[in-house]
Amino acid sequence: MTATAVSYSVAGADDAPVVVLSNSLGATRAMWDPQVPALAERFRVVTYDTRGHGQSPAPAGPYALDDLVDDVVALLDEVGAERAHVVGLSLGGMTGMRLAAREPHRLDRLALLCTSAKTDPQPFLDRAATVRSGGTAPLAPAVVGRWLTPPYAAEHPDLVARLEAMIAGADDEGYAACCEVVARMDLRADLGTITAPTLVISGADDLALPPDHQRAIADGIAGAQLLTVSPGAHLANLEQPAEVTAALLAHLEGASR
Ligand SMILES: O=C(O)CC1=CCC(=O)O1
Repeated sequence: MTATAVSYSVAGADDAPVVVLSNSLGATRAMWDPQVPALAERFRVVTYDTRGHGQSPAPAGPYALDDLVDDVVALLDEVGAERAHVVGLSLGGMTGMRLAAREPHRLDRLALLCTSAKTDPQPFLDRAATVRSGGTAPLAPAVVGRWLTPPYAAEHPDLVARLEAMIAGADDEGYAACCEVVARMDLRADLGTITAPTLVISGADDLALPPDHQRAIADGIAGAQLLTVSPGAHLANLEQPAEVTAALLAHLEGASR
């Protein structure tokens, strides 16, 4: 399949090293809003909406994880970046891992947040079927219920509303096809081939992809560093913006703890 030209934004100096931020299932590039200003002081920050999400096209499915990687490679070409750092959360992390294994010459450093190398497929296949019959909006409250810890969500009702709107705004078929990507992907054999310096971040309270998924990734990638933030659920970058941003900066600047 040909790559999809995704919708993207750029922040930071034109001559700075490029970092690409890849969103989770159901989110848009706006999920990185807490990180972009600080990263843009040091990097040329490229955020994009994964196909089927936000302002990106939703080509007819099925999609494979390699299609999402093709989209990132085309995005790198589009912004004129021979190489880049890649930061991905959940589905974005899966895309990052596959890119690292398949296109190592395009990648400098890798940061993987709240992601997995292998999930239980059935819940994602069930979710794809649910979305195809009823759309994304009805499942938004339950998904956002796993993105933030309950106390944080209770204190941030405007954020909860914005996140639910993001999910409701995803293309139904695009979202369903991305659910099937998550269900079908198996990156366990790729982990040992990844040579990019890698930081893995877990949310201690992540019920969607609990910390044992990230421990398995960190154990599988030679030299990977593992950081667990607490409290923090699936979108740990939103709940712990200062700690996550500082860890990303340290890692991408080559001074990972
Ligand atoms: O949407 C969820 O429940 C969790 C998730 C899996 C892959 C992803 O991007 O989010």
